[in-house]
Amino acid sequence: MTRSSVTTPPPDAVRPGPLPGGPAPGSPLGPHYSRCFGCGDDHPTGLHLTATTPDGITVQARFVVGESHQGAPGLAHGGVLAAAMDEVIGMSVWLFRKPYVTGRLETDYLRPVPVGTELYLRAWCNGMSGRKAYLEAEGRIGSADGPVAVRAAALFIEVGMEHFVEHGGQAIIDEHHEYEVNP
Ligand SMILES: CCCCC/C=C\C/C=C\C/C=C\C/C=C\CCCC(=O)SCCNC(=O)CCNC(=O)[C@H](O)C(C)(C)COP(=O)(O)OP(=O)(O)OC[C@H]1O[C@@H](n2cnc3c(N)ncnc32)[C@H](O)[C@@H]1OP(=O)(O)O
Repeated sequence: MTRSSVTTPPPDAVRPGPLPGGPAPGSPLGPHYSRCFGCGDDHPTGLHLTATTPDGITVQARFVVGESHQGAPGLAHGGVLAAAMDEVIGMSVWLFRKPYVTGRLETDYLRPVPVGTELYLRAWCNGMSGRKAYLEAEGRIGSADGPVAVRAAALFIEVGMEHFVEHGGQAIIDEHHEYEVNP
């Protein structure tokens, strides 16, 4: 992965372990928001990405590239593939049960991805330091050990839950009763 210093963990970064009470290894991870472009069941043309965690610290996910995900004819749009990387990385940092947003996302495109391809994604955390999380993901064609089509590295920044209410409205809170914004 070609990456900048911004997405490279500093020497003091700590790689997190599984969270006590977090999702059990092997358990499916549901959508974080029903109308999310990446994972929402109610999004008409979204990725409808489905995911599990094999170990409580990484995420494995899949989606099928559809007609509405094209850029060049018959091929996935690069921005859609970046969105898939963003989504699976977001799912992986949520395993640690603190809200984060993407600060920077870097993407390498290695192979074209035709419509109809099942893309197998994996994301993991390389380290955390203060509010910053350094994460990585890859997407493989056709199977979990298929050829790598996309790689990504990201810097995510921890925010308060009020970030989503202040900038996006109440909808996220309605779907996340585990949080109270004004306890
Ligand atoms: C989206 C999820 C919503 C749901 C949340 C609810 C529950 C969660 C449940 C499930 C989640 C599961 C899955 C999620 C799946 C997908 C997630 C997709 C994620 C996204 O798609 S999310 C949308 C795109 N994203 C944004 O919409 C961010 C816009 N942005 C901002 O809102 C601010 O910009 C913010 C908050 C980032 C920082 O603002 P701030 O004022 O809090 O802090 P500040 O600026 O001081 O930055 C602190 C330190 O980070 C460094 N830093 C910041 N940004 C940097 C950058 N770009 N490059 C290099 N360094 C950067 C500074 O340099 C400083 O570093 P230092 O401390 O060393 O000085």
